[in-house]
Amino acid sequence: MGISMGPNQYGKAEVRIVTVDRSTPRHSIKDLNVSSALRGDLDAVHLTGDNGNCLPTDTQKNTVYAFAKQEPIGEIEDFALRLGKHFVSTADGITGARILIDEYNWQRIPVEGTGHDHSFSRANDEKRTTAVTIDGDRAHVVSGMKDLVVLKSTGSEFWGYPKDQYTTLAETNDRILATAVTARWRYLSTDVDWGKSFESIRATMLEAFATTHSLALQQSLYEMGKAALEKHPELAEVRLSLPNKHHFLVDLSPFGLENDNEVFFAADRPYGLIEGTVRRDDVEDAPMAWYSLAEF
Ligand SMILES: O=c1[nH]c(=O)c2[nH]c(=O)[nH]c2[nH]1
Repeated sequence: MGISMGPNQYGKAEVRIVTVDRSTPRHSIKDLNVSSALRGDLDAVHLTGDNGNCLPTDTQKNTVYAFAKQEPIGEIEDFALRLGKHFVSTADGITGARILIDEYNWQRIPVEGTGHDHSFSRANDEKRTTAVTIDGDRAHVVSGMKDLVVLKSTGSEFWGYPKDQYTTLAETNDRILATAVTARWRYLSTDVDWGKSFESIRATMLEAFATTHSLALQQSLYEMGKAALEKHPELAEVRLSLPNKHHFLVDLSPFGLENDNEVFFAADRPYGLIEGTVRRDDVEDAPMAWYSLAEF
């Protein structure tokens, strides 16, 4: 029975880096979580511990810091592309790289109506994300967002589902629909205005969430992905992961009170988890694995 080394990658996970642009008194900051992973001719390090092709993860971390100093970070996609291309060109035997970046959402603190020059607040948990894959001389970009929490106080129903001996859920034609949107979209090329594309896709998906009269969170998922694809020819597909943040009607009858869809208990777990891909029929499947090996 033969045994061999299967797919592998290695790198530095979660390099937390904050940069301050001090070129004017009106500072701007970037707050990122960067993970790199390299692939290539790495059989020897696994089979015999020969580190000849193994660019240390410590060097990968240092490269993130040095690159941040040498040139403005810019859009996370551009920073990830620069890093990935560098790793593939700097070390013999490294032929591929995967750079993941999450960007935290800082905003200026308003003071007397305008944003302060050097004071910021982190508005919420929302993150902008990118996953860049370098495969030889090809580059692929999958960007997205994580943990964008949204809620509709009406315009959501759920009924008509199969019932068996374990069903207790009551059908409803008016419920709260809430979720934390995690979305990833795959670009067809790297010739993209990343910031503009991100803002528009985000706004488009939010608008679809708001305006879809939802008969199921699954339907909202599809409408959100479809709206993004219709408006953005630069996208091949959109993947969404939507936890159903259940809001249960509180029984106020013990107190002789009616509850006309006004008082809810917000449960944090368990939650439904609705996930899916919305794609264009006329494009090929992703030419690379989308995520780190640990995901999916
Ligand atoms: O939008 C929903 N989709 C489901 O699949 C589901 N299942 C459930 O219990 N509630 C809901 N809501």
